[in-house]
Amino acid sequence: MIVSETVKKCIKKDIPFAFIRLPKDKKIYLIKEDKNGIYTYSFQSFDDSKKYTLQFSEFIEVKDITTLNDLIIPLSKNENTRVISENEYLSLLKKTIHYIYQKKTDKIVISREKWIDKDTINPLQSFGFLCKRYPTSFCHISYWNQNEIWMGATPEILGSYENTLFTTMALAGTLPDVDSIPWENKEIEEQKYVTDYIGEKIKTYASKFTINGPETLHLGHVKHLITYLTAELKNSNLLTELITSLHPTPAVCGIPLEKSRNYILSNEGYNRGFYAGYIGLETTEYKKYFVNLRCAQLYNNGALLYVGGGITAQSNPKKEWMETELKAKFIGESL
Ligand SMILES: C=C(O[C@H]1C=CC=C(C(=O)O)[C@@H]1O)C(=O)O
Repeated sequence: MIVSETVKKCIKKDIPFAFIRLPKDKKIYLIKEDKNGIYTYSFQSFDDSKKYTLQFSEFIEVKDITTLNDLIIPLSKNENTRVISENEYLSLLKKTIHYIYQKKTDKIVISREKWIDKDTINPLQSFGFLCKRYPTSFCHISYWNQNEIWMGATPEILGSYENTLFTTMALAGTLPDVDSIPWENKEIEEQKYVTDYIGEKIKTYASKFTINGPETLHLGHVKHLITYLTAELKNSNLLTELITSLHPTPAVCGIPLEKSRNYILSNEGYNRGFYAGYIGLETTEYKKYFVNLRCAQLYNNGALLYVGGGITAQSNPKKEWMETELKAKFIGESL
């Protein structure tokens, strides 16, 4: 009761709120803006030009999300639903592979928007589906204002800090999640770039540094290679600097960083906004940051999904297109 009343009030006054579920946790919480709160929940855009922050004072537990299926979250209309076509995307991928061949970069992550027409979206029902389907992901539905409602189930942690221990992961390389398709050089190399890059960054800020992996992370539609990195921070004040220096990792941008970022911003042809940016959850006990992947913006005429993949000299454009189609199923199937 308290949950639905709180949400209704927030919607009426256009106050930001979010439903969140941490990885490997069963509990779903509602958090809502309270200017006196000392905890924060935030979205930072890919290009660092935009940030939304919600201060909150409590985690309101949602015992059974299905009881909220009738709670209406009003969605606005997306008037601009034109997105890149398959052929246009294949051309962009070919151009990118050519650019990489000229030895200007090792890897660039290319992405696109995918529009799904649907006028019957029930955000909380979809969020409930994501929480069940992806127990190891960070699932959220984040209401920033009537025109910006994001939903996602991201498997990627940018950084987590608790009891002086900093943990992160190098997540990259994607294949359909079936045993008969083995990891090949392309994925192994693509993921190693990320591990090496993150490892080097952490070393500057930490001691007692350990690396475990890579191993396979199974997510149903796709599997990824994942390496876990753990370290003691030299000083807790360094956390913000470390997170800022880690973003964007080569899992969402590329190597070398600046060339890849410039290439993305001038060639992708759309604004990533908060996709491939990061979501922060900061409390007095811990601070966690998630890369905003497998996400979408919700509207009353459909959903705008964001999907991408790492391109290297060994990439096959058609396979890369198929990979983004598979990634689109994360959100697509929940609608
Ligand atoms: C950029 C995305 O995924 C990243 C995370 C895991 C695997 C990836 C890959 O195989 O390309 C990407 O680096 C996305 O899901 O939109």
